Amino acid sequence: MPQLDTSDTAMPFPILIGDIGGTNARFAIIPDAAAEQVHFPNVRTADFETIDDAIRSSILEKSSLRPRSAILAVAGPISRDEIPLTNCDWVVRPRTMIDGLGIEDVLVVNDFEAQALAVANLSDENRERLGNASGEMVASRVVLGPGTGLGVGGLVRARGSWIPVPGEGGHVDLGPRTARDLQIFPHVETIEGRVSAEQILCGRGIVNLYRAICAADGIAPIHSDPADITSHALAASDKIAVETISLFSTYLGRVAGDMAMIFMARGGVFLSGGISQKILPALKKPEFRAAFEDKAPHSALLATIPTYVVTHPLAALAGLSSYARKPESFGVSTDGRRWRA
Ligand SMILES: Nc1ncnc2c1ncn2[C@@H]1O[C@H](COP(=O)(O)OP(=O)(O)OP(=O)(O)O)[C@@H](O)[C@H]1O
Repeated sequence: MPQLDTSDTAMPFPILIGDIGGTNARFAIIPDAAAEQVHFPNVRTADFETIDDAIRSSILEKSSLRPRSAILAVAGPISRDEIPLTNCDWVVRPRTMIDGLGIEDVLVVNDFEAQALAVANLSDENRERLGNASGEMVASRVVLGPGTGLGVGGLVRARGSWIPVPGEGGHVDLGPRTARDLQIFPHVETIEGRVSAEQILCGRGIVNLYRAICAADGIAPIHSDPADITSHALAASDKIAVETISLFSTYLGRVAGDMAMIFMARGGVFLSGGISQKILPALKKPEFRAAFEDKAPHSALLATIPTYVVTHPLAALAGLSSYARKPESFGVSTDGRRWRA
């Protein structure tokens, strides 16, 4: 019978790593600590009833490598033996995986923890800098990812290692600051009366913000898809769309600056998630960085902290790979989320 195991011993190679999103799951196998990893085509979660079926048909039947262990990054909290995924029907059952797939050792982590692991070592070609602050301080970092929701992960530098901190930072309050904000915020759709950051800083949040601006100005909204709003904003072909993405950049900068202060992230703040890459030209305009630094009495501190958009196409997998190869460099907790045969 597979058991929960809190030990920090390295996982045995070959290691299957997986980033399980709502729509897509991405997998790779690392044959050993020094070898190149073997990538597999993206798996659409809707194409398979269970994650075990997907691993069996898309990985095990396509490779002669037999993974002895697996590290999986999933959206949502990991609190039990059955881990339901946010935004898809799969349930990760590590005990069943061990019994049915011949894997001896399974570790499940949060998707933003994996993103955080990735930014410990992200080369220049896998990131785009926003603003002028630069530097490679070996110091705490933060990742924020606007996508289907708003994910946040900290990466604390302590005792010579990198410690990922999964949290629910996307649900902090976001408040009005300027006269224009005060016109718009009463029209932002709330969650139980609250404007959390995720009410604005994600795909549906873009639409929420766009509608709030329309309501503030007494204009009928014409867009209902976030991609339409961003494309009109980037093409400067719709005034309200332009303001939506300008304010989105401001609010993202505001929350990113808050996270930088909370974690004292002198090592940098990294924007991941599908939306950051898609609106990169807008994030390079002054609004994001101005809001990031607008943090009296700590503006001078924030001005020294670099900010980046992560452009690595498989950042979470890269993070899992760094950890799998060199677990001793990271303080990843295994409490309640590592199962062994
Ligand atoms: N061009 C775009 N501009 C703004 N938002 C977009 C654009 N294209 C897609 N979106 C929105 O981005 C969100 C999806 O984000 P993302 O691509 O980061 O997926 P995800 O949350 O990481 O999920 P998965 O891991 O399953 O791909 C959706 O809300 C979608 O409507």
